[in-house]
Amino acid sequence: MKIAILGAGAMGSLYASYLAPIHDLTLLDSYKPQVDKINSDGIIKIEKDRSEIRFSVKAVLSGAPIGIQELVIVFVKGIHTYDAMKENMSLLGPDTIVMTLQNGAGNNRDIGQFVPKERVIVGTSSHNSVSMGLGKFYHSGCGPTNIGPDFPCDSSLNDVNKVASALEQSGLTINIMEDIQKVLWQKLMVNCGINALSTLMQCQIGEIYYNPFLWDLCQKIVHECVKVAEADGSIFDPKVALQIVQSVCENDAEGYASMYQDRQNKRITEIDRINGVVASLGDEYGISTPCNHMLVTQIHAIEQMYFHTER
Ligand SMILES: NC(=O)C1=CN([C@@H]2O[C@H](COP(=O)(O)OP(=O)(O)OC[C@H]3O[C@@H](n4cnc5c(N)ncnc54)[C@H](OP(=O)(O)O)[C@@H]3O)[C@@H](O)[C@H]2O)C=CC1
Ligand SMILES: CC(C)(CO)C(=O)C(=O)O
Repeated sequence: MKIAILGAGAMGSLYASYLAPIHDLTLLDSYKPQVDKINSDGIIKIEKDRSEIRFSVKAVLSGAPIGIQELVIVFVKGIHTYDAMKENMSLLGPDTIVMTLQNGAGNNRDIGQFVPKERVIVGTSSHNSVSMGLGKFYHSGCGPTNIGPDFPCDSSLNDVNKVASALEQSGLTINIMEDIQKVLWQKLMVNCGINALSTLMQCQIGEIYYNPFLWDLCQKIVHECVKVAEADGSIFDPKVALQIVQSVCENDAEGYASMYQDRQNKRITEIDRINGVVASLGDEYGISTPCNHMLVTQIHAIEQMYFHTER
């Protein structure tokens, strides 16, 4: 399959390491040194047992005219989705499928401005990947990729099956989900509970569960999410929601959340699309979400500090 991945960061490179050996794959990124390094040295994946594997992958600058693709996978941060799609419209033909496995809410809407909604696949990735510098990443957590149509209809279900089998051929575990919207809510809760807290504490993902003070806070955050999800039409048992967060903490214990990696690299985070979405939906539905509101403010305060040195 002819596949392009937008964003050659931690996750784009991880999925490229699976897909490039089997498919005609190109990575597109906006950072030239990253593109050059991948073209000269390939991408290097470090596994949990510290073994290193090198993969040859083609990379080009975002916007390069590499022709119409059968599948475009979006792996830029949510705040860059619209721009990445706009820059790369030349990859989109009448049958191109666009898939987002990004975290946070709103990516499908941004993508839907460039592609009919029947051709958009949404989903979640249970992998965790930590960037270790140009062209190198640590694969700190492994798990299934859950996908489903953004707008269920016969043609979109065919597309989902086609993409699932192409990804499975590459060794990825794919679950086609009937209720993908519920899965997206569940992943949002995981990100709400883990990402901002571990960014504030500058800690590994496992610490959120192993440290009783952080786990207490995490439970409060997730309980707020469960109430907002319920008002939004997705019902979760709070115990089950927390068990899922706990299992992510255990599975990715030695990894770092993508938001913490943003803090380390002084990049604007996805906070408004994660805890920010729960806080504003809570306001809309009249549900109090003080923990999620507080996290949004604290992360924005950290972002402000990137640009200060001394006063
Ligand atoms: N890391 C993880 O473990 C997980 C991450 N996710 C989600 O996956 C998505 C990607 O995360 P992650 O890989 O960690 O992020 P990274 O920041 O590591 O990678 C994103 C890449 O996209 C590049 N980029 C920015 N703008 C454009 C553009 N217009 N065109 C092409 N490339 C662009 C960035 O370049 P530059 O650095 O120059 O901005 C960067 O190299 C996020 O939504 C995240 O929440 C989901 C599950 C796990
Ligand atoms: C669930 C978690 C924390 C694990 O990768 C994640 O999705 C992220 O890092 O953004």
